[in-house]
Amino acid sequence: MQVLEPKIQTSPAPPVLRVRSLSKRFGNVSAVERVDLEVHRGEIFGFLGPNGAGKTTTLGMILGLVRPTAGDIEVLGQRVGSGRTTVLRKVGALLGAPALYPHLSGRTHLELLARLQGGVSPGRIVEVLEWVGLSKAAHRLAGTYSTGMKQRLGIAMALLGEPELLILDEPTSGMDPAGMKETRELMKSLAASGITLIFSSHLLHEVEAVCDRIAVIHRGRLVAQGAVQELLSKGEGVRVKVDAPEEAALILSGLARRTEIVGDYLEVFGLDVKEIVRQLVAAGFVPSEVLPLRSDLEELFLELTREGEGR
Ligand SMILES: Nc1ncnc2c1ncn2[C@@H]1O[C@H](COP(=O)(O)OP(=O)(O)OP(=O)(O)O)[C@@H](O)[C@H]1O
Repeated sequence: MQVLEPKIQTSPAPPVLRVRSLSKRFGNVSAVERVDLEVHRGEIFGFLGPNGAGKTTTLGMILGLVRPTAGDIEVLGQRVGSGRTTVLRKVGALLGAPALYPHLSGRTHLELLARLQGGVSPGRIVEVLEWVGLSKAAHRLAGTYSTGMKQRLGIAMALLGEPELLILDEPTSGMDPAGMKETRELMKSLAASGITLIFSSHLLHEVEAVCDRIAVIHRGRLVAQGAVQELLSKGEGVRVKVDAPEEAALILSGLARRTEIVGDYLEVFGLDVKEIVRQLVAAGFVPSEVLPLRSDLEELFLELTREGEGR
């Protein structure tokens, strides 16, 4: 006799954030146009776009600070924007530079905020200070902090309520390279502890360094979304200058995934650069130039930022 096992229906956890067809108009300006986003638990999600692309407006709508013209937002499975949105208590955020009192210490900022928020254990203050690397500087006045330290205090304040999702708008803005690196390391350690992170940036290399997935926004519209490696690896190849590119292409045709002649150049995809050079030289073609080709994402982003410069 066949025994039928009862099927246990386990519905997958809802995404931490789901945004559908989100739009915002300010008078005649269409700041955000039908943007869709999906962010999963434990991810570091980068929101990339040149200045004025619509990043801050989108993050503001997610946080219930800006009223959308149209569209739906769900945070941890609950709709944002309809009545009291208790789910936003599980979201920590830092938009822009933190508003600090220069004559109060880092610790006092956290103590005052803890009193305002309520329900924060004294141990939590020690914990968040430790996390952001401000334990030793906790008693110093915030006015004496560097830009990076101020930002880290802002992040500590956003972490006080034990958020499941942390949203940071341009967290490395105005920092020197060392501060940027520290902030990136902090974001990685927060994600490793289970917090989902969304942050915006106008720097491709920054999102590339820390994100699992990214969305690229330009003039209010989403132009790309996906896993960073997927977006970066598309079109990965090498451009080689040789005297007879058509003949050189024949040498590599069985080895490379694809070859293409572009003007005087031969573009080779899916073959290691050393192997390309080795094969060409062995066949008597000595390349006078060998250049890595930019990924589609880099091309796209350079195009967007070049356009952005003129705005
Ligand atoms: N309150 C507002 N009133 C009118 N227009 C606005 C308002 N807020 C934003 N905008 C416009 O909406 C567009 C998107 O701005 P937003 O600040 O969201 O972009 P961003 O990608 O965050 O850029 P940045 O990195 O420069 O902050 C811009 O054209 C901006 O001028």
